[in-house]
Amino acid sequence: MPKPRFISFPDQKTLADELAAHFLSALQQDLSDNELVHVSLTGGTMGSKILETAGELRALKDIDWSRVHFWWSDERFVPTGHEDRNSQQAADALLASLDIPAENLHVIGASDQFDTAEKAAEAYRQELKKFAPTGAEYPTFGLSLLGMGPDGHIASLFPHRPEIHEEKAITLAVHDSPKPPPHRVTLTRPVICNSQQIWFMVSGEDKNAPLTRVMQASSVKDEELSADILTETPAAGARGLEKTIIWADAAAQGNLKFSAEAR
Ligand SMILES: O=C1O[C@H](COP(=O)(O)O)[C@@H](O)[C@H](O)[C@H]1O
Repeated sequence: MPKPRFISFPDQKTLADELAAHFLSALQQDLSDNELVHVSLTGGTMGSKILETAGELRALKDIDWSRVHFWWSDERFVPTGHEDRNSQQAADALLASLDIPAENLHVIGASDQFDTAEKAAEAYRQELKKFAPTGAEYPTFGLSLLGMGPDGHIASLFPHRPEIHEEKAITLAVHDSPKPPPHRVTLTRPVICNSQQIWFMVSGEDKNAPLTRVMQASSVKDEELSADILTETPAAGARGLEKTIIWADAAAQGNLKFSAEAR
């Protein structure tokens, strides 16, 4: 896997505008090469912002949404329709307005549908399996959008917890999450990393500390990413098969030096 690249933008709006446009053109490109495209979405501030911004672009109408499948790298285990649900935020920001078949939205089960987060995690695992290539357990995502918490978490893989080190399970239930709500379901790191491209959307001063650690870890080869690095900064462990791009605004970048690079 190639090492992550870092690209900066002057402010959050420019980041959202450019990333939303890149998101739609990456989808177009993927659809011209593949019959179906699997996209993994995230929650959090930028997760919704990008989708909302994409919703205003004309290129939206050029996409054949019937060939796009949306998944989530994590979900908050609260009732259907709850404002904390990542899938609800994505629906409000964009998905509800798209002409996309309901069966293309692979929403992680809610607390009014399953007694426990473990059962929702198992149902999600089975859903992933249905869309996996022969012999595999889950699909390859063309693109995974990821946010990063101020503590360096991605999806519901939090620092100093066992979940980030999980190598076998495909989905996990998470309890006592350090960030509310406490009960969640998450993909594990190997599944997240099974993405052609991973894009991090990083905005705000509070992301400077984890971004610094992700940058420090970016020179470490995949096979040398230590348990210490992962436990301190789970985001450092998310690397795509073809590309990992960290798109950050100036507030998140702070004094970090990114090499000048064309977008
Ligand atoms: O709880 C979560 O947080 C992260 C990041 O959120 P942000 O608001 O700090 O950008 C998000 O990526 C994840 O999917 C979500 O469940």
